Amino acid sequence: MIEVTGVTKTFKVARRSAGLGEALKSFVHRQYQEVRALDDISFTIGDGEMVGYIGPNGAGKSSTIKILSGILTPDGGNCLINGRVPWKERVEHVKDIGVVFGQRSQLWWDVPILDSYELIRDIYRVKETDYRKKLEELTELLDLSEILKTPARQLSLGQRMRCEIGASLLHSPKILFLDEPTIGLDAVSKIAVRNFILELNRQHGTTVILTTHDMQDIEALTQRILLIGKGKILLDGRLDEVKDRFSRVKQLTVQYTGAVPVMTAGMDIASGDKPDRDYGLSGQGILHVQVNTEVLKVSEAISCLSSQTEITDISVAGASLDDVVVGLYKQYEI
Ligand SMILES: Nc1ncnc2c1ncn2[C@@H]1O[C@H](COP(=O)(O)OP(=O)(O)OP(=O)(O)O)[C@@H](O)[C@H]1O
Repeated sequence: MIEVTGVTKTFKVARRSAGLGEALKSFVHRQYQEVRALDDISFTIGDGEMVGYIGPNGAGKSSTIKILSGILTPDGGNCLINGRVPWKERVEHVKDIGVVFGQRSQLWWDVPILDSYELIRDIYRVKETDYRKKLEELTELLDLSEILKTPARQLSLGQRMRCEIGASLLHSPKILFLDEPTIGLDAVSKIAVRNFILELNRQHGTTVILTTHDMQDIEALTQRILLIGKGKILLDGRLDEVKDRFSRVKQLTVQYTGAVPVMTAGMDIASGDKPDRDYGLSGQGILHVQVNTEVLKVSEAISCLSSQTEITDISVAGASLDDVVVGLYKQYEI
């Protein structure tokens, strides 16, 4: 069980203007600015849950994971993981958690993966029989047999990521923190990693907290999302409910010749579209129009557009999870 109550973290960051003069001045009189990375965050995650922790860059996701894993001490608030305070009882706490940072490695670069694994076994004091059993299981599920004798630096990103995940699980932790676990992987490797995590949760009931910007990871793995923005938890809810909330929005992709159509109530030009500029030399314009079906039927939106311009092609799509997240960021102004 993970219980986070009113956690706050502020960083002090040195600031100075550009230029040599300013650099010299800053030696004598250094100026600091405070960045509130986490502002009174609270949530509870039950055993065996898989939760997506999402938010834009700089929202506070990594700071939270660092606090949960005991690397960082908060300024205020409390956190209990399986009854322990992570930063106070680190040695016991790390036995309960596994951490995978997609952009950083926990493997020794120049030695075969198996040697790294043996070192990790020593660090966590895993019993020889338990280690052998776990290694066998992970080798099979993560398809490691061909690569265990290769040094990490000679592996492809996808192969290394499978080894990283294996390394984080050698001591059979109850909780797994995954930070961008599929970043940079090809489609096949992404699916392999996702399937493995699903299987891990199903077989061992491992709690998974997934931090990612990849909405397909979120969709494949989690039922619940926590949205963080500017250091605050803005939403904690079921993924399907959040998606339902946005399912009333349909996106029309409209190719047209003639005047740029004017939007009416219930219709909006998708952010990023610049109709005047996109209306090119070909004489064809393309518009992405979002229709709020609670206000306007899709058929009404199409008639409204066709009464103003000549439509040469049109397609209708529901909101993808990426659209939903963009909608959430817009709604919460983050
Ligand atoms: N060690 C640090 N020193 C100073 N400021 C920091 C430090 N770590 C994080 N911050 C600041 O705290 C805020 C939250 O950062 P954090 O890394 O937690 O965000 P994030 O949601 O993980 O972002 P991203 O998606 O880009 O990884 C940012 O404004 C960041 O600049």
